[in-house]
Amino acid sequence: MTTRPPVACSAPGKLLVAGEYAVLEPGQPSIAVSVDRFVTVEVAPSPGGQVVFDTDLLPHEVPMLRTATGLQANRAEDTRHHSGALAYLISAVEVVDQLRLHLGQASLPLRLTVRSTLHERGTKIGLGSSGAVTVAAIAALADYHSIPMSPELRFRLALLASIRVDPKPSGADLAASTWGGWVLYRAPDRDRLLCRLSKEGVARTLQAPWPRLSIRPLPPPSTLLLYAGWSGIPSSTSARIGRLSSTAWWHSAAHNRFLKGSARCVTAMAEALEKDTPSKVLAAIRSTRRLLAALDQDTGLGVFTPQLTALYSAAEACGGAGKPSGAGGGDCGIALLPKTADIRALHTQWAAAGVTALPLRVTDPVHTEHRLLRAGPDIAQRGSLPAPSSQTKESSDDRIA
Ligand SMILES: Nc1ncnc2c1ncn2[C@@H]1O[C@H](COP(=O)(O)OP(=O)(O)O)[C@@H](O)[C@H]1O
Ligand SMILES: C[C@@](O)(CCOP(=O)(O)OP(=O)(O)O)CC(=O)O
Repeated sequence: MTTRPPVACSAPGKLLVAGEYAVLEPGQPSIAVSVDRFVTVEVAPSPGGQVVFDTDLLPHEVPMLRTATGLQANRAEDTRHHSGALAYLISAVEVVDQLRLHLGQASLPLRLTVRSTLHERGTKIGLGSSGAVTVAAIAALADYHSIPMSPELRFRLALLASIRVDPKPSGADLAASTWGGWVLYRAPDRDRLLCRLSKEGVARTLQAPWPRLSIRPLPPPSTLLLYAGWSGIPSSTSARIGRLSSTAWWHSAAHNRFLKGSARCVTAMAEALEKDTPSKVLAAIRSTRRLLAALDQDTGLGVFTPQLTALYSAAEACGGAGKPSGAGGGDCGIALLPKTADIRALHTQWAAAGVTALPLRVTDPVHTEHRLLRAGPDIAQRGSLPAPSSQTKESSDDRIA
């Protein structure tokens, strides 16, 4: 049996700067950034011929067997991990297995070891751990099987693995974790992808057009710094999206107005970043926050908690702007402040309101790329899997990096 040297890949967590909830709609813009907390996945040979998972989310290893329908736990008590702690890892192994079969490669016994710094004292903080673990696992598995991939193919594979677990999330976290830095992201239609995936399989779905998907790197602001604060309360994004999509608001004209307003804020922010106009970046953060507050009022979703309100008020008092990052209701928020601002004052006000300042920095795109994968020829050059068609140009200036 072939054994290969272990491969380890890391992917960063993310914060959502603008466009949350609206980005769930295919083609709606959002801005996300990657941060310097990582999930690392090591793929190594497994002596027993099985697929063994060792993650810091579980106190013990979980061995699984490959079957015709996918991975199956050896022990009955481990089956619950399929929809819990191991859901994204299992899905990543299964989609890479399908691709490997398409490429005519034999199956390899695997051991996946996962270590993460995206939790705070064991609690989820909303830095996109599911996205980072999926991106890191796909990168490590592809590398281990010597399937070289462009960032776009890696992203696509990670999104397929992710929607098999839950098609609701937009994939903005996967885009930030894959490209790193500041990223302007528009999602494809995940329900359609899931449908195609079940009919046509991984390889064909990877190569098909993915309308509305668009990813574009943005320059960081040169005179503003991004800070993150943790509300101390974990929040389930999936549950919140589920609640929102079952409200009357979701099917109303107000939803359409929200989408238009959000697109205006995100576009204004992207333009302000590209022109490096800090006052306009801050103004766009404030407009995004007001839009979220209106959504909260219209739907009773509970986006703004007392901690998240205090977080942005302190940012304003210190000469910047702030907002919740992502779905809200807990997790974390962001503040953008001029480099000259008094950060100690911000942290003092946050501490008084029960907000924990997270010592994070935005990672830059090159750093992420180096951590993720060694350079190699695109999988398309191997002749067996053409590059994805370049339908992703929504407008003349949108492109996949
Ligand atoms: N260290 C890890 N090892 C394995 N899976 C992980 C790890 N961290 C996160 N995950 C996966 O992501 C899920 C959490 O996703 P989610 O609740 O959306 O949190 P987040 O907001 O951080 O993405 C976990 O149940 C697990 O399936
Ligand atoms: C609501 C959203 O648009 C943004 C959610 O961002 P979060 O940061 O809340 O996500 P998690 O990483 O799962 O905590 C949903 C989405 O885009 O999928």
